[in-house]
Amino acid sequence: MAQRPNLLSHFQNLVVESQNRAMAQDKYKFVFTANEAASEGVTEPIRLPKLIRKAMSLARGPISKYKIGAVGRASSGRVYLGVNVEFPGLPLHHSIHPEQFLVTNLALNSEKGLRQLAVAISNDCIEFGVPCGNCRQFLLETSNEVDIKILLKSKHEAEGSFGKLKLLLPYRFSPDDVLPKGSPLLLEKRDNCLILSRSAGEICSSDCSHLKCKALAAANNSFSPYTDSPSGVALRDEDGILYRGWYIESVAYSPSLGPVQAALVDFVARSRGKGFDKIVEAVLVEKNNARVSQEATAKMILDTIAAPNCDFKVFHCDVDFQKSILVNSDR
Ligand SMILES: O=c1ccn([C@H]2C[C@H](O)[C@@H](CO)O2)c(=O)[nH]1
Ligand SMILES: [Zn+2]
Repeated sequence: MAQRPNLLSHFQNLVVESQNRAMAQDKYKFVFTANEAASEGVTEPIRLPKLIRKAMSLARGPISKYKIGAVGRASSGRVYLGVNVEFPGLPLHHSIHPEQFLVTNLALNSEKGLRQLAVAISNDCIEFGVPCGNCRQFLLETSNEVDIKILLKSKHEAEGSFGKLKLLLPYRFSPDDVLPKGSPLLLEKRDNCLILSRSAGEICSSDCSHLKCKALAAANNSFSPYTDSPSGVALRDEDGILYRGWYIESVAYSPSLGPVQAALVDFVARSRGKGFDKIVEAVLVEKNNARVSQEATAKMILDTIAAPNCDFKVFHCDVDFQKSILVNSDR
């Protein structure tokens, strides 16, 4: 008989432990299926704020101490979180805003469009806001930007309402002003038809875990229609987990997001709270003599934030013209 309470409490401890583990796993979640979002209270777009506290808790703002979160619903019905990310030791323009984070994560997850977006800052209470000018401009690059709706909600309103992005940026310099009609925009399928240059050594044909192959695959998704300088970055952390991201350009140039930042979006979204100093290996793939080269900036960022002995390599790529003719004739 004396054993029983012990057994019971042992069992209870196991249950509590596994519940805690599940909660800890949830804590770092950046992507929710429609069902998962509904179980968090996001049963319809106007309820996106139900996930805003979670988003803000994941912010990485060691310089400003600001915790800014974004919650967005993609056209697939999945719900994504975005956060502000700051890098101590680096110039401030390398920081990532939550809306940029969110759109980059949509691209990394092959989403086709953003539908609704809520943004908030945590002061004493939660205050909903709207994307800054830079992010409004960045959002214009997505293929369905005319469908994007932003939550407009003052402190005194219980629910608020959605307003179109066009309402926030009525006089715009948009991709349509520069790109030929029908050019694929951000979040549309792309293949830059890049292959590693001969100097990059052995090239794998199947899916492998070489960082250079991951970075090449990333560069093939890169959105660089204004300068034709696609690039991709792959990272490895000390536990061997890989992350990748690609350069995303803006027609207004300065809102563009570099390939290291894009890979860091993947890192923040999937590393379960690890610090950037856990990154031990990095590869950048870009064109030789690219009009916009990322090499010096990538090295500078990684030298500042990654593990002190982080190995950084650059491989060059070229366009596979035969493939490019095939891909473009399909369009
Ligand atoms: O509209 C804004 C203004 C600021 N920030 C972030 C950037 C930085 O991390 C911190 C301080 O500006 O807040 C945003 O995300 N959106
Ligand atoms: Zn912004």
